[in-house]
Amino acid sequence: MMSAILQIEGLRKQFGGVTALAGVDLAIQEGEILGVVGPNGSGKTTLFNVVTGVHKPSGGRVLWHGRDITGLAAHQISGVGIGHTFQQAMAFPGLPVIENVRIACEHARRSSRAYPWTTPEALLRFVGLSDLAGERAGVLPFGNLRLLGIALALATRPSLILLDEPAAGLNDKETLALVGLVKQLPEHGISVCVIDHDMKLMQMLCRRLVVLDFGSKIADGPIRDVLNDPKVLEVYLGGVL
Ligand SMILES: Nc1ncnc2c1ncn2[C@@H]1O[C@H](COP(=O)(O)OP(=O)(O)OP(=O)(O)O)[C@@H](O)[C@H]1O
Repeated sequence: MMSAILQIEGLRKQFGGVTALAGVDLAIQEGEILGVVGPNGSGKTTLFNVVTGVHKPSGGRVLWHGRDITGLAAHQISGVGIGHTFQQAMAFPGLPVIENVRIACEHARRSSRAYPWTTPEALLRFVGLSDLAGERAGVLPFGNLRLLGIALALATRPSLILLDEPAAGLNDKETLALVGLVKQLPEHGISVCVIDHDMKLMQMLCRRLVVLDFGSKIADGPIRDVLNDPKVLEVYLGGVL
């Protein structure tokens, strides 16, 4: 049976007069790949930023295995086992790829759980960047930089990873490689929540899909049902569906 690892209850975030999250309820189950979509400005990134401790919520709660982690600092959130990648790939551009991963590994949380990638080399092998280990991160093409971003996030030993538009800017071949990689994560005990605009990507990755619109959740269920939901069709009318 699946059980919720992350439970979000009535989450609100106000930026001055802008309501970015208007009271969102959301559960992420152990072992799943959950997709979150929504039009520009619907609150997807804010949701991640609040969960990962970048922003403090204006209201509501975030529970991790039942424990209240609302408003903890980013390093504490990372410490409980919630990792994430950024829309802009982040790395030390002047350092070799392998050094970037090594530095991230040094910040890995202590965890009693067996972890499949015990060295920086193993992480690079997993994301397919072994051949580029000695290159400076700053010279990597965009697609490879995204893969490095995933290696850096995995280095912290998360049991949930939040991916923010992981396929933005990737070509079809790179996207397929990314999908292949992400789909393996649950087998390694890592649940996934991915936000993106790209419905094709979501269809490849997820069984369950959540749709945000103006900071509210308007659909949540098996992807096929959600994509046929009249409320969702209305939001995307003439758009990507
Ligand atoms: N730091 C901030 N300060 C002020 N307003 C913000 C901030 N971050 C987000 N917002 C506002 O909150 C709302 C939700 O933005 P958010 O970036 O979460 O949406 P999104 O769904 O991720 O959009 P996109 O798909 O364009 O990335 C928008 O109206 C945005 O302008």
